[in-house]
Amino acid sequence: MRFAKGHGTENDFVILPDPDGALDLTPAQIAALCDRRAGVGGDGVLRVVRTKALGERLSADSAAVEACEWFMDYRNADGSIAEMCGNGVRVFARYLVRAGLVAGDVFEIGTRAGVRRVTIEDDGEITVDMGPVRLLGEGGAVLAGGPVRGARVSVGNPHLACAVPGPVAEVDLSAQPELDAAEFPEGGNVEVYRVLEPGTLEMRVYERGSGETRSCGTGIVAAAAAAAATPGAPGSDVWRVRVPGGECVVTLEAGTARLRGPAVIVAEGDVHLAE
Ligand SMILES: N[C@@H](CCC[C@H](N)C(=O)O)C(=O)O
Repeated sequence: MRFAKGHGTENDFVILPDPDGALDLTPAQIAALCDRRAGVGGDGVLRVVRTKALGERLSADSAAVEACEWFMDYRNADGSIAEMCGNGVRVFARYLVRAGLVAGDVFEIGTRAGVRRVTIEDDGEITVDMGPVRLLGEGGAVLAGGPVRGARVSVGNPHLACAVPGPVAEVDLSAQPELDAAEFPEGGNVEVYRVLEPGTLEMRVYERGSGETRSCGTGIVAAAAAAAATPGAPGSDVWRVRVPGGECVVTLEAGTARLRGPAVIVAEGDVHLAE
């Protein structure tokens, strides 16, 4: 079957065009595609499917999502389903444009977290209206044996954004963080971030279902929202967020956010799906 490979700040995805919803992918097939040695390799899969062919009951804004022609069916590298992917939706948008599946520079994409409006900027970067960003209070995790506290943030999917005192490069993210099941019944993504100067922060992330990745768009938004809401911290509505794979810009606005960053298609070809 045809595939493409793309990334947004090195958060990378296998893109599967499936306009008519013919694919019924198992978690094992997703994991095989994302395997970096035996497969194409990726942090997740973006299935490009017409919303009307999705065949799935949607919870968020279902009427609005159903009005979108294209739906981003996002899966983590372990095959689990996630509501939203901020880097993925930019890469998805880039794929739609490149494949001639959308017209114009502004269009909407359906996701499990609701409709996401994307804008192709003049410089080629892509801005996504990320929808509601909800600060849900404090939460905790155990990271490499040590407790950390942070802000629980929903960006359609669940995050724990933890400010750390030193360089994020020094944080041990080699093991899956342990989250409190009462605070994160569906699991979650854990970000560690440090404000470098007002409006600029650095961040690393351990993603639910994918492990440590080089970037996470929803995590970038969560970290910016947590930093902006920290009492006594230099407030800013616009945040440059540096991650191992590059940089994105978040604009916070009345409980929502816009995320701007690059999105690149690097390859197209044929792949055999595991049985
Ligand atoms: N990398 C993504 C987030 C993907 C989903 C996440 N792992 C989850 O399970 O919630 C992003 O760029 O936002």
